[in-house]
Amino acid sequence: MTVLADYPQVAAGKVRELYAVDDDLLLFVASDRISAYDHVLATPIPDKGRVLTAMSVFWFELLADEIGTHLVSADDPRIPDEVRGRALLVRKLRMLPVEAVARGYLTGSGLIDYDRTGEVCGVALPPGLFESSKLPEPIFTPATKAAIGEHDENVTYDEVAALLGEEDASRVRAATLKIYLRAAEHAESRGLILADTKFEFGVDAAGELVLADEVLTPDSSRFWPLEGYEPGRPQPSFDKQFVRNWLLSPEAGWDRHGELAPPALPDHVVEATRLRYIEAYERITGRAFADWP
Ligand SMILES: N#Cc1c(N)ncnc1-c1cnn(Cc2cccc(F)c2)c1
Repeated sequence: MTVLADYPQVAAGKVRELYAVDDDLLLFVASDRISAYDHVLATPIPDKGRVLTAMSVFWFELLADEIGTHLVSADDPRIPDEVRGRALLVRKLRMLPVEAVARGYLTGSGLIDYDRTGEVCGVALPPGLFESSKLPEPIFTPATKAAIGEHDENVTYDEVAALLGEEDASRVRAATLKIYLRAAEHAESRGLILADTKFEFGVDAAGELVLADEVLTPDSSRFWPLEGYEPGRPQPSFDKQFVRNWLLSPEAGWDRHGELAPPALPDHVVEATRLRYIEAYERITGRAFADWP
């Protein structure tokens, strides 16, 4: 029987880890950790890792007719029982060092760049847009991965071309926008706005562009409820709003701009958030989470 300790860890993020299974395969593990306001919270959300893994699998399957993916299996004897359901066996790729972001709406760092320059990542936008505006069409707004604890840096397409070469930059942009459109259309049909999302791509031994990492999860994307959408103000995060609201409430007694780590979450916030993740999965996929894996 394999245990996770059998596999050397090759990477660790705030809420996920990557292990080497053999020369060609990796184990992508999602934890129950949740981050908010750039902090990894002390309180895990039970089932978060399993829900987000199930969500990635759904999207990999839906997008398989658009692009190859690194997914090998979610149910394989090489996946240790202790992480089954929140771990994916994936094929090892030559990863492209760019965060491939698509935006259909203006918010976050894109809004900051737009307010300052009228552009996002060198893409000029019409005047008069504001918080949560829907963009005339989705845009490719890449970023370079920042060091741990830093924010990714928005870069222009030309900078991506200088980094990857013109061919890879061009096919990353095309794939990013094509997949975003397909996913946004599906999400909207389920009553959710996919405001933006971040993909990571690799290249396989045959030179094919392959969709990697996690895809279209609430950790890599901004999902907003379609009902109540109103440009001109920040939209509620479909999955993290209960956590954000509580952390900023007098009850939490926490200063998001201070030096202190956020306090532990109360049980009712944990459970409400767990249920939101499950609701997001079931709305997007039409599948019962109880059936996973
Ligand atoms: N996915 C994927 C992947 C692949 N299929 N082949 C080769 N490398 C990667 C790979 C390397 N780093 N990351 C980011 C990452 C993911 C998960 C946890 C972390 F800590 C960090 C992805």
